[in-house]
Amino acid sequence: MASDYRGKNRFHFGFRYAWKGLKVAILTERNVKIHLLAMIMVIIIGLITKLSTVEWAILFLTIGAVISMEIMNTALERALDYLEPKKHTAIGTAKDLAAAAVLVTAIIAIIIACLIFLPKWLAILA
Ligand SMILES: Nc1ncnc2c1ncn2[C@@H]1O[C@H](COP(=O)(O)OP(=O)(O)OP(=O)(O)O)[C@@H](O)[C@H]1O
Repeated sequence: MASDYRGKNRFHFGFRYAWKGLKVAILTERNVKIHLLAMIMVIIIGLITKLSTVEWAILFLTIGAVISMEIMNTALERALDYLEPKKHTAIGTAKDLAAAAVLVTAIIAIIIACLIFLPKWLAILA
């Protein structure tokens, strides 16, 4: 019913659809599962390493960026598969570009993790 998505209910429905999307991403996308597992591992390592508030904030921003980018990539892939089920160069390039965005974010996340964790671990070892 179109009128459900109006006025006061708009926020409620927007959140419900977003939650539905999150469930689909977690249940059906292998890469999202891998990123969530990595997030749990990083949080455990962060707790052991005893990070500062700012370091936690940077880490969560980074994790959020990687997972969000992966979900956007999935959304694009699904839409493109629906719009053009056959092989097409433009579709391939669009998917490669979306995958590149995920890769760039993941590389930056690894660099940030190294910048946060390595000095602390080296200090423990020294
Ligand atoms: N319709 C298409 N036309 C041309 N090339 C495509 C098409 N679909 C996929 N490809 C190529 O295959 C690659 C993989 O696409 P696919 O949709 O299978 O994603 P994937 O790597 O399996 O993603 P994920 O593992 O995240 O689901 C794309 O990056 C693109 O290069």
